Amino acid sequence: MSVTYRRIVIKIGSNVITQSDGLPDIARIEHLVTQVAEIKKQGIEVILVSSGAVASGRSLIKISEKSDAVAVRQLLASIGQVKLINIYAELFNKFGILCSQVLVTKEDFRDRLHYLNMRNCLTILLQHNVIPVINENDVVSVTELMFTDNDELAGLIAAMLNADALIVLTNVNGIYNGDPKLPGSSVITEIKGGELNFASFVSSGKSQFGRGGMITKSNIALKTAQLGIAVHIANGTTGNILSNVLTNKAEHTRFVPVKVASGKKKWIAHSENAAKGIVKVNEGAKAALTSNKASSLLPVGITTVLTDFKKGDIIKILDENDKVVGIGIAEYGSDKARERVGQKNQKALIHYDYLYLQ
Ligand SMILES: Nc1ncnc2c1ncn2[C@@H]1O[C@H](COP(=O)(O)OP(=O)(O)O)[C@@H](O)[C@H]1O
Ligand SMILES: N[C@@H](CCC(=O)OP(=O)(O)O)C(=O)O
Repeated sequence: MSVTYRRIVIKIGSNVITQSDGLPDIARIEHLVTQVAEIKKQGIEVILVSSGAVASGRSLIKISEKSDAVAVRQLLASIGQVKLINIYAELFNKFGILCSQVLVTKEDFRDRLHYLNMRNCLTILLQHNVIPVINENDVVSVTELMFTDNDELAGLIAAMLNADALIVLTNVNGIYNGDPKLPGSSVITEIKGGELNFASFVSSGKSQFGRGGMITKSNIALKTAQLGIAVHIANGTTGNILSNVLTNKAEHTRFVPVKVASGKKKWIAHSENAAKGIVKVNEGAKAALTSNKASSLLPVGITTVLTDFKKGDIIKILDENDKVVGIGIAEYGSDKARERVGQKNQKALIHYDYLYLQ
């Protein structure tokens, strides 16, 4: 195997490890665990993000059709996660590898304190040669505050841990330029930058047990690649897929990593939902921010301060058409920002080092 990665996040979709009758596909999980053990033997750190709790719970219990959908998700995830993690633990044990269960909610990433706490937790697991098996905690997550799906969570983890690559295993060979089931469609093998409008050829449909679908996967992959992390979307139902992706022998979609962003920028990139403030900028400011030159956001280009915020808060920058241009950390509060709107020679509201552009 010829790999140059030192740290990889591998996301395994529900469909990859669930049989059509809903039972966990133990043979497939075993095959994936065997490959992960092989990768780890080469000194590469691996973090798993595994879906499958709800699907695995479904195989264990009969539920009345009248039950509330959210409560059913909680029930299935609660019993299914036990089964899932036991399968992983038993299989990794055969290779003398310890794995651990890390269940998270979006709230665990809501501010820098929580973010760093989570990073410390994963770092100590890696330092002790443990393979973290991460999943969203569907049991206690509040529906409105959940990740779109585990692809979003995996992108966040890859950015947080400065991974070299994120491998997303799903049940198709990658992103197709049309419906994967139609004969004329083929896999797009390489995607660079934001050149494609995914919604024009990726349908919003999901596979049998999936949550987010391929559009979320594509958008997360793009965002992650923009942070300097290579993303591979590949078919986890095919043999030796991990080894074949790493040696570029398997047909799949690779998002070329664009640039290496600082740790702080990576956190900001995933903090849009935590944004407290919103400011609007004019076309000139937008052009300066999105040019190739590193530019900070200066008051001269700000037209309106739409909401209140304090120094250190995450704020969103909108263009004249209300499209998000970027996110960053405010150098001062909204009161001062309002006083300085449109003025020249004023201190930047967001310094370039704390600015993430969309
Ligand atoms: N253009 C496309 N290329 C690839 N897959 C697509 C495309 N459009 C829709 N899909 C669907 O997206 C599904 C994968 O997404 P999802 O159901 O979220 O999987 P997972 O459970 O692995 O997260 C595929 O099974 C496929 O049917
Ligand atoms: N946390 C859920 C996974 C939801 C999810 O994102 O699923 P998928 O689209 O298959 O990655 C579970 O374990 O069932």
